[in-house]
Amino acid sequence: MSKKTLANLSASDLSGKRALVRVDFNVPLDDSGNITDDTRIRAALPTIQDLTQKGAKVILVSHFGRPKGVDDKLRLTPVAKRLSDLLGQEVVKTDDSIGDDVAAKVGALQNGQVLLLENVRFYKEEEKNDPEFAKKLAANADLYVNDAFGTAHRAHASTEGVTKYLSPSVGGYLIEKELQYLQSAIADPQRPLAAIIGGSKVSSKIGVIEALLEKCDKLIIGGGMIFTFYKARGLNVGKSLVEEDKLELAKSLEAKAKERGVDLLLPTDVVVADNFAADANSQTVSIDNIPDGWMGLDIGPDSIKVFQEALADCKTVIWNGPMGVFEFDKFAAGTEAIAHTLADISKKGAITIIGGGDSVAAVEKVGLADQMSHISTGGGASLELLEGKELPGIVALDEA
Ligand SMILES: Nc1ncnc2c1ncn2[C@@H]1O[C@H](COP(=O)(O)OP(=O)(O)OP(=O)(O)O)[C@@H](O)[C@H]1O
Ligand SMILES: O=C(O)[C@H](O)COP(=O)(O)O
Repeated sequence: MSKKTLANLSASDLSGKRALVRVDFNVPLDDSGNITDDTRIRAALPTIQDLTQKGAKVILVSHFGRPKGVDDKLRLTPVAKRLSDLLGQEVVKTDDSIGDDVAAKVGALQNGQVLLLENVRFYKEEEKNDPEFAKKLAANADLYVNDAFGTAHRAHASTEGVTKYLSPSVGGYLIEKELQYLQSAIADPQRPLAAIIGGSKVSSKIGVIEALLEKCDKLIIGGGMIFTFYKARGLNVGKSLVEEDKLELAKSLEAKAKERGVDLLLPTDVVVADNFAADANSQTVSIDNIPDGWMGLDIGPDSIKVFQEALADCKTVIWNGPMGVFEFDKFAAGTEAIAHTLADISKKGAITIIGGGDSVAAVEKVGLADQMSHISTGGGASLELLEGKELPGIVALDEA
């Protein structure tokens, strides 16, 4: 990236220095408060370990959920425990993110020690990007590292405001890797480049489809949004999800693909259900044969074959959004088949990028996560990046 990164800082820049490190430890918890997926914590380890090895005093700051004021259920205590297990060293945890107690605990840190501040969103000033609050966060540190890719699309005090008070302000290794895949690999791709876009609604993916249409050779569309395209073509879609106010948009996206010579592939058959339920009755029909009263919940076997053939020669593939209602096993086959196809082409050297959100959950569910080139830790942030938007948490960093 054109921004300064941690790789640009040597041990002499870091030894004995207090580094404020923004991480995204917004991880899912079960009803008993146990962490169900620690991917985001693991993803921050290279940055944390590089800093500790170079003798920095590491002060981690993260949000957790969307609290309105202090909320005991959204304290970062379980995260500190998991991080400590992963690092194999004690992580000092504070009960606040600013103030005298924090200053005392930071003051007591030895080189190479790690401290985790309490959930920064307990202060409303965080999301307001309040300059006084940013100044207080910065007061305990000498330099700033942003490695919170999942929150880089937010202009908050700990992601953006704080850079005005700390120098240098650099990106961490996770941010660097996310940009390498979600930006560089697509800006200058090894071709053919395919984009696979799924999920429920076309309205939430307009920006990303339009941006990718400018770059890709093949655009594969699945998920609930296909029915808006079909209805726009005049097909009967039964009770399937349709956005009536996006019919013209669907037509214009198809026209744009044609104009740009992009091969736009929609499913040829679908699995329809008699209601939206895991145990619904189902049947596979061609797309011009959807019965009244039934709804499409997955792509069919013929579509899977067509998509697999289209992907076979691709050198770069970016995937965002499931092909069907993969949360129900009966309607997960399309999404799982795409995950397997990407794992196969990955083995043959293709770059496969999973752009956040539910497709990440789908790839993890089938145990293929480690076979992809890159799995983004950002949902909203990865979509905004793919749409070509600038992320405030990255814009604010020092130029390289
Ligand atoms: N045919 C369909 N009908 C209705 N819902 C569908 C259909 N296909 C997929 N979905 C639903 O779409 C949802 C995912 O859509 P969304 O647009 O949120 O995707 P995403 O971008 O991967 O996720 P996120 O919003 O977390 O980034 C899933 O919960 C899935 O069940
Ligand atoms: O989970 C996420 O997408 C990030 O942590 C950002 O969280 P937010 O949408 O609450 O800002």
